[in-house]
Amino acid sequence: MKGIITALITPFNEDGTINEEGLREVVRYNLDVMKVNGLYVGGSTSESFLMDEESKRQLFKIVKDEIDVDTKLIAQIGALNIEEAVRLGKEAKELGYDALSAITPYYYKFSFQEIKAYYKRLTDDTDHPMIIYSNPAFTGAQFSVEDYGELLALPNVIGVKYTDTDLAKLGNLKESHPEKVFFSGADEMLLPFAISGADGAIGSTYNLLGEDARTIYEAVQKSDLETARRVQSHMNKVIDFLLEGGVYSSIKYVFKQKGIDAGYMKFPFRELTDEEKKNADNILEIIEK
Ligand SMILES: CC(=O)N[C@@H]([C@@H](O)[C@H](O)[C@H](O)CO)[C@@H](O)CC(=O)C(=O)O
Repeated sequence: MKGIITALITPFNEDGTINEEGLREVVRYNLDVMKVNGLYVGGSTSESFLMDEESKRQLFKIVKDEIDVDTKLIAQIGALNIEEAVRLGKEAKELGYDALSAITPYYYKFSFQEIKAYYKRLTDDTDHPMIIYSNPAFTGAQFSVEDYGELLALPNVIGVKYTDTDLAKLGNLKESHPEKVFFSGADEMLLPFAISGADGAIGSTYNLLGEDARTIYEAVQKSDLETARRVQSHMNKVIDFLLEGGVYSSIKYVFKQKGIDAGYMKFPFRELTDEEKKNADNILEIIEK
């Protein structure tokens, strides 16, 4: 499991239910236009931490049903409630998802041993490949190389979605665990991540910039750093604009500009203001440059 994996957005209706038609269009765009190597479903970008269990189940089903090309599917089933996470993990496995992923349990300041016990139970009960979703900035859970080593030693754990900026640690991890996969979680830093040994990247902006991301990743594999630097610089200009109004709502707005109904945000996330929409109008132009 390598390469560029889009963290899929979830189009919602105004009442907070999933906009199925819009979701299918967004999946198609990722498969047919961005041609990414995989989809990461139910992560931060999917706004899944705002969704109830039934909606997450529906999300996994619709995305899987829309897949008709060879692409990797990862279901982010992490939830504070372990029983819910296990139920969703078993169902995603049944649906044919290639791997599961789970955010480190958050809000309460869990010890490392408690976090390890969480993944041990989740991976034992689901018995399916698991990618640890590590996002220290959002969860407060920070791991040493040794801590990561203990998590990676758990049966079924195949790798880490490394949403951290410590590239020295990433390089150290890849060197100590060459058989595991490590994915970049910061799209702005895809180039340095790829150089530091990341096996690929999982990110929100790949919904719109997946082609650029593939160019960067493939250029690094061929040591063509000139191309990689040029394209990363272009990508980051677009990402700066996307971040202005909020990356998820900006992505949905740009999709709408392309004629794809990417729906609403999930409450309490707000929609773009008129001012932010005006700024976002530049994005389409820059993307297509
Ligand atoms: C917090 C967040 O959304 N981070 C994004 C990045 O792709 C991020 O949006 C991007 O680097 C722009 O800052 C991903 O790491 C999140 C992700 O992959 C997910 O949806 O789970």
